[in-house]
Amino acid sequence: MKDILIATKNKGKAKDFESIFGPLGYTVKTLDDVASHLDVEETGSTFEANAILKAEALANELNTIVIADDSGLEVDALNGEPGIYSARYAGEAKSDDANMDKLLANLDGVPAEERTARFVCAIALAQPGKETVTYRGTCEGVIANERRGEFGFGYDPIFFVPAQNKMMAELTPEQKSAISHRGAAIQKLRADWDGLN
Ligand SMILES: O=c1nc[nH]c2c1ncn2[C@H]1C[C@H](O)[C@@H](COP(=O)(O)OP(=O)(O)OP(=O)(O)O)O1
Ligand SMILES: [Mg+2]
Repeated sequence: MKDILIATKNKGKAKDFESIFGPLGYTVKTLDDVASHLDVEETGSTFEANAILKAEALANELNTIVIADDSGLEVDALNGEPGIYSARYAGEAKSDDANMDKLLANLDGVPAEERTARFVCAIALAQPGKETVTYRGTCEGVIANERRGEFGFGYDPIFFVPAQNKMMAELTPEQKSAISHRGAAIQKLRADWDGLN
């Protein structure tokens, strides 16, 4: 089995990567498997900068090829918030439930046509001795008024995808990856990745 190393502690993200790389014969390994002590501060001001920080920290630690993902939700009515702060929107506890509650409260009274938003995913590919490369994918949607669906993670239960007429959390991992920000970024990554492996 070939391994693919993702510098993440987020199990939901790891599952998204598995839905694409698993069928290609890869085993997805994460920080918990290889370097659980490593804690990288996300001090960058863009998704790309934070993805690079995470990927390079682990690549340097293990001297091997590493991928990292920094992602989040941009809500138009909130001037693009929570953006790169999506994980810590409601505090350092990084609770998905608290984050969704805060977002719904901040959008209270905002009509459907003004609740447009997008998921953004930046993936960084770090290789020892080479320049780190990034890939970006986005997915357009609308923030719903309440949660629906059991799949996925993060803000998926309140992110309505008009193209599917479903909440993101109502899509199976395979359906989500076919239309998601992460799926789009991974497709761009794969053009390079396949040349390396
Ligand atoms: O497909 C998604 N479906 C729902 N929510 C999502 C998605 N993609 C990102 N998100 C949200 C979750 C989290 O609030 C933030 C990511 O923050 P981000 O720092 O990149 O990840 P994280 O701290 O959970 O894990 P880690 O940094 O170890 O990879 O955006
Ligand atoms: Mg993070």
